[in-house]
Amino acid sequence: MHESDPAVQIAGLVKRYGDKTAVQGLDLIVDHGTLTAVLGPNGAGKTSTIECCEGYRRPDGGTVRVLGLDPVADAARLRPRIGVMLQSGGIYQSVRAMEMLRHVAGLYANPLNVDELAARLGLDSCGKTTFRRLSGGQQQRLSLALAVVGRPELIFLDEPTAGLDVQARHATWELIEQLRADGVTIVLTTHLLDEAERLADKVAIIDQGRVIAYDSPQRLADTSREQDAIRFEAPAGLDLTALSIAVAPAAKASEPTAGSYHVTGEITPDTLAATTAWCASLGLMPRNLQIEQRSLEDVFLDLTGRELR
Ligand SMILES: Nc1ncnc2c1ncn2[C@@H]1O[C@H](COP(=O)(O)OP(=O)(O)OP(=O)(O)O)[C@@H](O)[C@H]1O
Repeated sequence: MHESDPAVQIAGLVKRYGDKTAVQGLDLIVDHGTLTAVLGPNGAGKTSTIECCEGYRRPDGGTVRVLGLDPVADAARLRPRIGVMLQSGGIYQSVRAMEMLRHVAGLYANPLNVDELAARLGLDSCGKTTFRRLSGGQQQRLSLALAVVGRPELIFLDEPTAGLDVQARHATWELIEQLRADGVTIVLTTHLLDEAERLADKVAIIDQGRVIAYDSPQRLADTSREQDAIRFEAPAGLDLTALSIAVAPAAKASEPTAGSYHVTGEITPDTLAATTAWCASLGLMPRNLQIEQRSLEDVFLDLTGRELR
């Protein structure tokens, strides 16, 4: 493969289970060294797509190339170069945690330091415990450690922090950020908007087996900027003329209910300054002034008509 080829290239992917079409013509390109969060409601086709990339499922249509290779036909060449964290399973239940981590590290030429990695993920205290007896959160952190210990070029993580407590979630995010800073390409699925917002260079929103939006979290949120608002309270019946002129044409001012003022539209620092300057010109202190910005969550709701979970 050429360095300029994308790390992951999915074109027209179709995956069916009986008469159920889980993925229907999905396209996605992931560049080297980036972190892509695949976000979507339950059953959107995220896991099916990732499993086709990992070579665990054979596509029913379309093409998937990972590091320039076919994940099914070239599995033997691809496996040593990628790290995979599955949602469940794939781990021997009766092997002790640290033994497993050391064993897997030993399969790679240049693994991460096992003790450091275990300490970082809070696994050092459960080294002698078998996988079966680890708590759900510990099993998950061990799965993550196994996925990254070989220093893969590309890592697939299926809901890496689902069900983790706040502390473990932050430790996981820091590890993922470190890998990303080291130049590793990462594709993760998540239901968590804050996870996508914090970690991702690009967010792919998947719904009903297709990618319906793919951009940086910031740019996705910006696409619906016109619905931002400044809200505040002041004495009822003020003359809005000066404020309307100051915020036009990108925004407009209104008093939808007596004493409650809204400036809606594209809210920029200038719009905010014009609003407070108008208050100052009337000698007023606005009460409960709030800026409401569209979040990734609003964008998601707009696009899919659904909550994430
Ligand atoms: N092995 C299977 N057999 C039959 N149907 C399946 C199988 N795996 C997935 N499906 C169905 O395919 C659809 C997509 O599932 P998939 O797990 O890819 O979605 P997802 O976006 O990862 O969902 P979740 O967020 O719930 O994990 C769902 O309707 C699911 O029920």
